[in-house]
Amino acid sequence: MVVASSPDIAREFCKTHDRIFSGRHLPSVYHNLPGITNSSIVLSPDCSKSWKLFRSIGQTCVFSSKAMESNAWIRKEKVMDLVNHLRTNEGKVANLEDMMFATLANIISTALTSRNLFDIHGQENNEYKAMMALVNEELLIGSTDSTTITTVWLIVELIRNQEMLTKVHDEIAQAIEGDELNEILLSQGHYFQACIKETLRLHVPAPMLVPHRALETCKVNNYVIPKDSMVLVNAWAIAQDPNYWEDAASFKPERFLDSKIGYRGTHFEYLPFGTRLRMCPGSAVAFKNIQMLVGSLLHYFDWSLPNGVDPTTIDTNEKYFTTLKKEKPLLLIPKLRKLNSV
Ligand code: HEM
Repeated sequence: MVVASSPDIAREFCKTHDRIFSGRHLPSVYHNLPGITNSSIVLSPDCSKSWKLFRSIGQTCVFSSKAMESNAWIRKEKVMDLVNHLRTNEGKVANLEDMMFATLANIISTALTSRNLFDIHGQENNEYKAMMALVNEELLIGSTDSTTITTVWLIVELIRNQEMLTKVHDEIAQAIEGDELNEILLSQGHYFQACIKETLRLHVPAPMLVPHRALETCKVNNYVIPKDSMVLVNAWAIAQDPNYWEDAASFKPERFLDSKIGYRGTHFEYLPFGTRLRMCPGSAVAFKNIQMLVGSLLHYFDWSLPNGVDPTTIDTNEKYFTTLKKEKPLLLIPKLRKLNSV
């Protein structure tokens, strides 16, 4: 096993030798299950024909800007389902993590399944069949899990930093059109965007990305990496590297305000979604979903901790098991905010 723990070494594996290290290292249980690995993007052992097909179907239905635009109504509807549920349960303790997970899973599953199974001539829609295969663990559970982790930490960081929360509220207020949150206007809120990026830096949901595999023997920095080695990119250590990040252990969204560093994997000091060939194809979807979901929860409600606990003392312990999440569930009490139009 090889671990890349600095931006320079990550660049060697993921850029200089991108193709060679684009294999997926799978737990042995999958080795005799070609049916599963051939109908998956994330579990595909290499960048095979079926991997390309699934990525392009995902691109058409979910990941592309066009798909995200046409799925905007789904985001709005599912988020408002949650807002309305919380409205009727105002003042009661809510397990926000579970509710956000359900909402995000509903957004993805509806985006994937709200299509015709047959075309008008009675032919089976093969693209749909292939897409149904995608409605499996990776798109529903895997992707929803990482997105939920980020929404949880974003809310935690904001409710314990009143000044930052006020800035985000101000930006959200600028994105209200009629009595609704407009997601195009919301995406123009630089501070809120910076908060999401900083959350993904300080709380990298997949600290080691997903294990890669060497497709052939290769020399990297004078070390011979044998074929089939497992290669991990320690995105967590990279995001904490003091050579690149000042006061790395603190939540400081301001660091992203005048920075060119984006989340698309072009800056090797910041790789929450990986980079290059096996990079997460859902990064933009995740960003949009987080923005809409957390933006709405902050716009419609004030949040407090049960038993009057001071938000600055909220528990921030983490637990690691392939993903890094908040150890204890996020339990908060919603109180409707006084809004002119609600
Ligand atoms: C904050 C949310 C998310 C984070 C942090 C995240 C992160 C990641 C990471 C680190 C990888 C592995 C990259 C590598 O192997 O180098 C990955 C792969 C993947 N992600 Fe995401 N992801 C998120 C949300 C999503 C969403 C919303 C979707 C789908 C709508 C998605 C779909 C996928 C797929 C299909 C792969 C496999 C790519 C491949 O193996 O070619 N992810 N993600």
